[in-house]
Amino acid sequence: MTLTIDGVHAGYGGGTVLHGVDLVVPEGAALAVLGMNGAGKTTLVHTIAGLVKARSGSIRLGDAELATELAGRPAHRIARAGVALVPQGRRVFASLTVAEHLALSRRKGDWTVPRILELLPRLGERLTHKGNQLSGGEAQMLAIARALLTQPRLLLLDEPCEGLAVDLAARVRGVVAELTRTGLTVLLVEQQPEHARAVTDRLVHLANGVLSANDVLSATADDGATADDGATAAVLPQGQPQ
Ligand SMILES: Nc1ncnc2c1ncn2[C@@H]1O[C@H](COP(=O)(O)OP(=O)(O)OP(=O)(O)O)[C@@H](O)[C@H]1O
Repeated sequence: MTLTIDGVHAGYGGGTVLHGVDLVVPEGAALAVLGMNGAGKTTLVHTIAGLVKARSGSIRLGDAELATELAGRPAHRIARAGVALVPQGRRVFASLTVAEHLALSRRKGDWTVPRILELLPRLGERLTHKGNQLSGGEAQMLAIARALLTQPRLLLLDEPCEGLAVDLAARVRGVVAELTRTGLTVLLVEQQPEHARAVTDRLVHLANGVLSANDVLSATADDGATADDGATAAVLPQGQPQ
């Protein structure tokens, strides 16, 4: 489902972190939001998921007049509308087994446990292991599995490769890239442009709570890749400086 964000402001207490974010992720596309520590990436995905309240602006899921307004709804209703978050740091339960995590997250739909285990076979070998017995990569796979079992229409991933060894990070990127080919709409938050590029060529940059495509385009040109990224233009709504 298409995600359309218009003029979203959000923050904590007296401080504002997101200063009027506009963004479109077309149905079935993957978009990566890049940014340094503290840029507001987590705040953005938490605002979409309803964990941080949007102070103004609109966050719509779906197409045109059929879209559902998410801003202002509580997190559980946003989840029910089809938004799943794979949080930074995984957040799996230490005392629950992999099988228990999967059973707790499961809702009826296309993503069944056998399909998940086909995508993430390592989890199948760890079904009786508890959360605190998993490696970082296994815990990340479990966090992704849990999100998929809620049958999302929009998947939010907050730095899924953070803290993983190079080979595990590559495996996680491969899984996310595979997910983008299933037609799921994906919003990925990343610090490392090369991690993001392994998944999608739609990249935007968040700095001090403001989104732009400019930095990414010039960074892309600098490292020799093509800067002719029509996809980037497509994700920033008309009127956004390019
Ligand atoms: N719960 C909170 N209460 C107050 N301020 C917060 C809270 N969470 C984040 N912030 C502040 O909001 C700003 C943006 O933080 P956020 O976590 O969204 O950035 P980020 O881009 O995800 O960074 P990182 O890559 O380090 O996770 C930072 O200045 C941070 O200190």
